[in-house]
Amino acid sequence: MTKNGTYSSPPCTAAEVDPAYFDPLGVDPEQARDVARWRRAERARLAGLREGLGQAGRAQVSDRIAGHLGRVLATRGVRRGCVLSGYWPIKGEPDLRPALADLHRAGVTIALPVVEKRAAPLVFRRWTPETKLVRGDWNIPVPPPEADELTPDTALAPCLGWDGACFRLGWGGGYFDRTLAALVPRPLTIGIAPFTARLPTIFPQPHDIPLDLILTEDGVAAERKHR
Ligand SMILES: Nc1nc2c(c(=O)[nH]1)N(C=O)[C@@H](CNc1ccc(C(=O)N[C@@H](CCC(=O)O)C(=O)O)cc1)CN2
Ligand SMILES: Nc1ncnc2c1ncn2[C@@H]1O[C@H](COP(=O)(O)OP(=O)(O)OP(=O)(O)O)[C@@H](O)[C@H]1O
Repeated sequence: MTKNGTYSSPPCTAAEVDPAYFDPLGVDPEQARDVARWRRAERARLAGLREGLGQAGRAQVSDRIAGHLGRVLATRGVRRGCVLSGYWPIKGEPDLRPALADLHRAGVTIALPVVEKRAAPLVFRRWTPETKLVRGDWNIPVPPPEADELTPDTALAPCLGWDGACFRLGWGGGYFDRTLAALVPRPLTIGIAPFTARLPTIFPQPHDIPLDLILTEDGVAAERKHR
C-alpha cells in the first residue's frame, strides 16, 4: 500500500497468478453499482422480450438454433468421446434437449451444470436420456449427486442477453464467469440466445469472461477469433 492509499501493483496481478481470483478493489464501486442496476433492468426487459415470442416463437428459435448447432460443433471438432455441457431450459430459454439427446446417441458425453455451492463454480454431472433429474438450486432440474462429475471441453451457455464482443448477460448469479475463471484449460464456450437478445454492449466488468461464439436462430452471430 502506498501513502495515498492505493496499491503499488496493478490489481490484475493476482488474477494472473490464479485465474480464479477476482479482485473487488479493481472495480470503481460507483460504476459497478450503476452497471449492476442497469443489468437488473435489462434482465427484466430481456425476459419480457423472450416471453413476448410466445411458445411457438420460442420453439421456432430453439429448432433453428438446434439446426445450426450440429454444424458448429462438427466444425469445432466436437465428436464422439468429447464432453459437452448443455443446460436444462428454464424461463423460456432455447430448448436444446432434443439436440442433446441426439448428441448423446452420437457418442458425445453430455453433462449438465449444477449449483452445489452458492457463489462458487458450477459442478458438471453426467446426463443421459435415462437420467432421473432432481430439483437443484433455483428449482433447476439437475442430475442426482451420484451422477459422474465431468469436466466439459465444450460448454453451452444460455444468454439472457449478448453483445458483439461475445459477452453474456445471465440471470445474475455470476456462475458461468466463476466457472470459466476456474477451468483450465477453458472449454470452448457457445452462447445460446435469440438474435433479438442482442445488446450494443453489456458494459463488461473485470469479472466478465467473453464466450467464444454466440449462436442464434440466424446462425453464428458473434465470434472471437482468438481464445
Ligand atoms: N437452464 C439454466 N441452467 C443453469 C444456468 C442458466 O442460466 N440456465 N446457470 C447459469 O449460470 C446456472 C444457474 N444460475 C443461477 C443464476 C442465478 C441464480 C439466483 O439465485 N439468482 C438470484 C439473483 C442473484 C443475484 O442477483 O445476486 C435470483 O434471481 O433470485 C441461481 C442460479 C447453472 N444452471
Ligand atoms: N470470478 C468471480 N469471482 C468472484 N465473483 C464473481 C466472479 N464472477 C462473477 N462474480 C460476481 O457475480 C455477480 C454477478 O455477475 P454477473 O452480473 O456477470 O452475472 P451473470 O453472468 O449475468 O450471471 P449467471 O452466470 O449466473 O447467469 C457479480 O456481482 C460478480 O461480482
